[in-house]
Amino acid sequence: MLSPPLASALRAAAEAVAGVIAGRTPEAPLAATIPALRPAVMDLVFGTLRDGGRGDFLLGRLLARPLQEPLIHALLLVALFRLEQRPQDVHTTVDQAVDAAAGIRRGRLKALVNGVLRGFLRRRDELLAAAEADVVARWRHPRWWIERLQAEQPQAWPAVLAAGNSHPPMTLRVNRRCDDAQHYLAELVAAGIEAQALDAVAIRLEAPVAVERLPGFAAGRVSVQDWGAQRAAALLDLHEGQRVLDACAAPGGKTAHILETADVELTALELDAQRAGRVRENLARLGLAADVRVADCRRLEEWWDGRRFERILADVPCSASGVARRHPDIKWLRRAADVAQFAQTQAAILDALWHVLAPGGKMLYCTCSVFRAENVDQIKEFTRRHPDAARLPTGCAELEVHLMPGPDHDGFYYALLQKLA
Ligand SMILES: C[S@@+](CC[C@H](N)C(=O)[O-])C[C@H]1O[C@@H](n2cnc3c(N)ncnc32)[C@H](O)[C@@H]1O
Repeated sequence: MLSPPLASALRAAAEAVAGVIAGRTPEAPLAATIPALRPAVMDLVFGTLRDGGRGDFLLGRLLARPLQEPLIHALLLVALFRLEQRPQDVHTTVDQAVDAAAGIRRGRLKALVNGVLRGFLRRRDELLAAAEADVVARWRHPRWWIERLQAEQPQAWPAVLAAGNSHPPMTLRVNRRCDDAQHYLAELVAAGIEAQALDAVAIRLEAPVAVERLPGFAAGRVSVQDWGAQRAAALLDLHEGQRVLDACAAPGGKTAHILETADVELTALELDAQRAGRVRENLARLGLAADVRVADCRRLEEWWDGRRFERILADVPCSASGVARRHPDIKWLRRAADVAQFAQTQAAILDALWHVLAPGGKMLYCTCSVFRAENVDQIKEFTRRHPDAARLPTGCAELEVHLMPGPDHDGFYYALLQKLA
């Protein structure tokens, strides 16, 4: 007999969550989920991961001893999330979670699933109060992440963590070659999509919609891009005819924005061949052209023709701690030691790219991290190593843009460097 959809969704979500706990991203299991079930499964997986830390705390209180069955453990986490998300529907959730457990280990743990979930409902108030008093359960981030932020951002850390647990806004970038935000906004409103212009090209939607509903999306009139990410093109100070390098390009959001901003000669490098394909697809949709190459930007001998660039965007690989609310698996896949590892890679990329920047040229360093080692400290170290690097203002008198995740944008860091002639 076919399982009813909720039990199937709970089971599929449990598999993806168990994968994350074992160190794998949820992309593959989500892509393999049947399309009719995918939105419900994604909602359960993302919600459970966003709530991660709290679910584990609750299970710790509800189970006499740790479970040795990872899939049942994950199923309980997903079901606990749904009990909280849908208080009007608790009996269905319990029944369907028990049904989902019937297909795991020949149903031997059905009674345990039933008992744990009913135990939660009975002791809900007491357990949630205890969770509020536990730092990991309260802030739903790993302990190392919370402690690092507390040390680095003594004032802002609660807001940063709260934003990291929130639902991200959906923001558009209007292709300024065809339109402006005010004009496009009027079309959105006419199409029944509530939105607000943030500047001349950025529009924040009141609620996310499928891109197919956006007027002219397929024709390249608009792209989805966080407002924080939209800072790059303006900071680069682009002029027609410049030779520009986008050194870490995929999926190509900033590549496209650069080309929408000015007629430049753009080389876009990307280490991952599959992801380079996404840059090409995005540019094709927008009717833009760049020399897109699969290459490790650090290995100059493999891709550089000896001609220097007047502008370089170094949107380096990072912990992605500023965008964790879009990919809540990041919170649980990252380890404390990864930050130092990323910082080392970033330093190697910066050093290599400095060689290919023309004297007088500008390099924009960018991360979507909230941690100092990848941002402020990285650039401090870089300027110490390179006396021919001058830091340029990125706003009024500010030498860096440090956006923390909030209602309007994700967490981003920018620093602009000029090579002294
Ligand atoms: C933060 S993402 C870039 C996002 C992109 N700039 C955008 O706005 O859409 C970093 C990218 O750099 C790529 N990457 C990592 N190391 C690289 C390297 N050594 N050379 C070139 N690309 C690299 C990653 O595969 C990833 O796609």
